[in-house]
Amino acid sequence: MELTKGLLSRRTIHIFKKEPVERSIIEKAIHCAIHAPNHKMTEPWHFYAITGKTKEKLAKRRSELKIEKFMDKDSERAIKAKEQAYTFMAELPWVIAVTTHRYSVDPVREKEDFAATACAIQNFMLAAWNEGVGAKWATGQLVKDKKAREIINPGEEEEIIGFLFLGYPKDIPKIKTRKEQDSISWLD
Ligand SMILES: Cc1cc2nc3c(=O)[nH]c(=O)nc-3n(C[C@H](O)[C@H](O)[C@H](O)COP(=O)(O)O)c2cc1C
Repeated sequence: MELTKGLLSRRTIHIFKKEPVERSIIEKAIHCAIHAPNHKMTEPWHFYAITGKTKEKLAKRRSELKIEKFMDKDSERAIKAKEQAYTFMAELPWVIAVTTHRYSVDPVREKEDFAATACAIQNFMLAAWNEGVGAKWATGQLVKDKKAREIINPGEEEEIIGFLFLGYPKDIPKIKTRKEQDSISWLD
């Protein structure tokens, strides 16, 4: 896929097919991800490619977090939402947790590293998209959750900055138009 065509057609995918995604596609996407720009070659990112039993554990935790939001946890609505939260993740071919290295003694470097990891995530999503694989970059409760962190077990200085839900898209949302005029000032 031509580069600009790929990046303009990429969409955040919310509904995925159950169809498996080959590990080689994940490897290729990570290879592209780690070629993102990063100041002083700190390579601050780490990708946890999650499938199988670990994904199941994470899906279970996701469903527990979902039900915590309900006042009446025994209501039909709450139970259904809990089940859906589990099933959605359990049926995904892959979940990728992305961490960035925290370097809190130097706030400038910490910001730069965060920016570099965000670039790496975009590279990852575009490389996957090139293979027809869609992704959703999700933040939310799971990112900060202690129990989810225990399941993934990243290093002490790693911060989880997102989960990428991954699979072949069942539906590709329409483009959300951007405010082009407001995004640029030409200085001559
Ligand atoms: C840092 C970051 C966090 C995001 N978190 C979520 C999320 O938790 N849930 C979600 O549905 N989308 C999330 N998104 C995706 C955005 O909602 C999406 O990129 C935006 O609506 C534009 O749509 P597009 O990606 O299809 O162009 C996130 C995107 C970024 C960059």
